[in-house]
Amino acid sequence: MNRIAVTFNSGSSSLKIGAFSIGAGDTQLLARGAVTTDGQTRFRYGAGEAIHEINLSTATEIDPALIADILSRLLPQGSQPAVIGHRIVHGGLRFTGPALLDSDTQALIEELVPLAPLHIPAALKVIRAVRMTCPEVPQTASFDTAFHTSQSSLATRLAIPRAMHEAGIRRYGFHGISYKSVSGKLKKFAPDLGSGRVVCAHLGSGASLCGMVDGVSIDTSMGFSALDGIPMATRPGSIDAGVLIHLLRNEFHDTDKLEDFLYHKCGLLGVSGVSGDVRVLVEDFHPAAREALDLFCYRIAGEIGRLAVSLGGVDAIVFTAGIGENQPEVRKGVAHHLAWMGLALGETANKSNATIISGRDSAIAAFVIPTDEEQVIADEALAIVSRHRL
Ligand SMILES: Nc1ncnc2c1ncn2[C@@H]1O[C@H](COP(=O)(O)OP(=O)(O)O)[C@@H](O)[C@H]1O
Ligand SMILES: CC(=O)OP(=O)(O)O
Ligand SMILES: [Mg+2]
Repeated sequence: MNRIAVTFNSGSSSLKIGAFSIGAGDTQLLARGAVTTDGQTRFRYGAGEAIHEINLSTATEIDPALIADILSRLLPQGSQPAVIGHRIVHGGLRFTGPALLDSDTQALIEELVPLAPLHIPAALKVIRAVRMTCPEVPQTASFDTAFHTSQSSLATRLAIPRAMHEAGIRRYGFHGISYKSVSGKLKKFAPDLGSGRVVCAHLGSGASLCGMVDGVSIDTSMGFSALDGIPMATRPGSIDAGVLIHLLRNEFHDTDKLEDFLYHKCGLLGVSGVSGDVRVLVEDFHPAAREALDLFCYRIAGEIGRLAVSLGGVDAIVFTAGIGENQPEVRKGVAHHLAWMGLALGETANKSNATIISGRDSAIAAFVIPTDEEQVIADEALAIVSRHRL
């Protein structure tokens, strides 16, 4: 029987799952699934034409029953995965690559919860539920931050006292699993550009940009936490520290309330007053919805300008993740602010989410490349179990 790797990607708006057959040194996709919650918790899964969607009875809780249900739907009857790999958003200073999830690793990850309070607890819930469901299956961790450990101290340093940097208060960067996936795909599709100066915009519920040279991370928009950088569905992105002092002193009087505000009430949702979901905003004619989208595009373009400085120019821009792959209006809005750089999108290509979306006369190439975080997590899981001979 096939040996199978299963992946869990705990994001801010979904839990994405992958099942891969393990070959000699690589993994091949068998099926994907995603648990999403918009009032009702749904599990959508399958491969090719055979996509199923069910409403889960277990409400929003990730528990062993839910994990067992998910595994039974994704795997051939009676089989168990050979390994289960997880996305962990923050690896702190400790994790510079994927790791086997033993009790020591898990304890170190638990210590990182304050650095990613929205994401790590969700991933830990899945890890614990998996351990209760199939305790003998090895689990591995792939870290979003690991991809950015190539960055210089100029890119990672905050302008605060040195001792704080040494203690770990510094810029880390996130969505590294996605950037690894997209830069690998670009190198295969367009090797010359893939080895050049590339800015990738990962635009999902959480969103960031990364400047790479030859697929190596040079600089990125997110820093110490997943709150930094561009506005997101419900997070503000970079915000004047004076605003935080003002809000803490005069509005919230409590760091937990301020944290909840910054992770859940700001960004596209806060500005529009309507929704944090771009699919809703593009259909809404309320001026505040328009303004939220305009601000999103303006800030993304501004970050591309900053990353152009970090890279000494830009050869290609790549859009990825839920919004980047599916929203022509956002890509058009970003390109509008970058016309001075010589970026010109082809209207038809952009509207149809084509792979190459730059026009013939564009000075900069532009692409839409779907991210495949699950494939990266599966490949890293396989590498770890091979290294540990499990
Ligand atoms: N088919 C689609 N068309 C337009 N926008 C989409 C589509 N799918 C997802 N999105 C947007 O992408 C966001 C989720 O992106 P995703 O990368 O899946 O996020 P995450 O991994 O953080 O859960 C949604 O909030 C929505 O705004
Ligand atoms: C780091 C981060 O923001 O992740 P996500 O996009 O899954 O929310
Ligand atoms: Mg994601």
